[in-house]
Amino acid sequence: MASSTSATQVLSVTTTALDQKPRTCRFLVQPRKPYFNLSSSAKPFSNKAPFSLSNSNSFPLTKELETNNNSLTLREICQGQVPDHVLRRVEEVGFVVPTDVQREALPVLFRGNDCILHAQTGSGKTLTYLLLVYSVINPKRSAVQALIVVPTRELGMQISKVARMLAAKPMNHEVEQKSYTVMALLDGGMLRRHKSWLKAEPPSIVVTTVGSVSQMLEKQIFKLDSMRVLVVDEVDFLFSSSKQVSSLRKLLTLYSSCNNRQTVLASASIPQHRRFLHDCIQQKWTKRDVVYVHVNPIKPLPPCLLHRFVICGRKEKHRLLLSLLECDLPEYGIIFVGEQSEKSKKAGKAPSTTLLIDFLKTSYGGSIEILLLEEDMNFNSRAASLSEVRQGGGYLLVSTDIAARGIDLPETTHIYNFDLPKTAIDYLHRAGRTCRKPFSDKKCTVTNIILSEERFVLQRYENELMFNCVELRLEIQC
Ligand SMILES: Nc1ncnc2c1ncn2[C@@H]1O[C@H](COP(=O)(O)OP(=O)(O)OP(=O)(O)O)[C@@H](O)[C@H]1O
Repeated sequence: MASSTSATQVLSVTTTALDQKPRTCRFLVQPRKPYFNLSSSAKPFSNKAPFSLSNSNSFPLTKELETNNNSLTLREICQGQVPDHVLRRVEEVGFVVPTDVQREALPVLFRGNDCILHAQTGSGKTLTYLLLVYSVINPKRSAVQALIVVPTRELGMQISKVARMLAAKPMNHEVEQKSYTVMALLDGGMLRRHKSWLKAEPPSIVVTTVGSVSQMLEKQIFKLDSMRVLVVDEVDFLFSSSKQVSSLRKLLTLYSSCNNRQTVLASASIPQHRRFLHDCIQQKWTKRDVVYVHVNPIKPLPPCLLHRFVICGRKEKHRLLLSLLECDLPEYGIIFVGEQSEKSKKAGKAPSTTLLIDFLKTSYGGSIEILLLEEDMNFNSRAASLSEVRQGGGYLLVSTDIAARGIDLPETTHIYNFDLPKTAIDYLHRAGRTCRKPFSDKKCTVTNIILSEERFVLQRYENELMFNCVELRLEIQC
């Protein structure tokens, strides 16, 4: 049961889980003054580049973006660039009106500019760069013409699926069309089989992880010469990953010597973007005419998100989460848990994910589907978890940050940060697993379960990402 007063909202729930003693938890939602004024000059990310681009460069770094195409449909923006059968597929799956990033970036991309795509989570960056890919590749050429680099196998599978879906024959399509082939060359895949495939009949599009593509390049199984487009998705994540950064740099440098190249670097977060842009040009990872498309810079998070927090003691976290779940009754929710530390692994302790999932399964007694996704699972179990989640019918997914980047589960309405993310950027990507229906204003929530000493950390995230978090005060009545 939930009720509200004008100043303070009260959420109540009666729970009988675990100890079987009925108890009522009341969450008092306390409005608080925002920490900042959106109209102030506050910027989402630090711009502390050690130089100013306009002073130190003569490069034409930014271009006037088209402003007169506000009422155009996706078809009108793509007409004459993207093959008609792809546009028909785009419409068949329901993409008719462009999102902001599509409206702003597609004309720039179709002109052949390199592009840094910086737009909110769930804003449709994938379709943006895939439409570019379909505008430049030629299915009659037997060569890899587009490479899409991603940080995880899961994201790679998802993007391959969208790329294949767009390449499929539209309904009632009479003209015989040579089809585009899409290869998912991902960690944990059958590299030997991919090797033969790449040699015998190169696919037009390869979606890959950095490690897998580096192996293929080292063994000279395929070359970059024939490639028209290189997309790096979640580019800031890859640059901050100690395991992947050097291979990514090598790939970008190798591609920089190719003729007829176009590079797209995408993410919902590009910290210190001026410096990043400068580095890209200096290192020749992009051409000098690169355009930085930054959509909605004053709102780094989706506006239909409601942020809440509850303070509790370390030992109360499990029970508190259960009370919140029983109060919210989320049909589709993700619970983010911090990764187990090396120290805890060495001590032979069970990871928090396992403890939490066991607790929830016992509490719910099998009445709802609770799934797990974490790095330590093998690739098949990870794929099985995600495909079960995608089958619909409601889920609670307990996950580490592996699900925080790029994963598109559009039905998700509730995020619970059982452990606070380590950085504001991690917060942004976790929160961005909700609000993924571009034209819906359905409210979604992010709830942070924090210890009192973590309050200032959350406040820092609020300031950095310009959102306001309301406190839920818990009253347990036995
Ligand atoms: N023009 C459109 N109309 C309706 N839905 C769209 C449109 N473009 C994309 N979408 C949908 O929006 C959702 C989010 O898109 P996408 O996964 O590309 O987001 P993103 O910008 O890459 O987010 P993230 O930064 O989290 O990876 C997807 O479910 C996609 O199908």
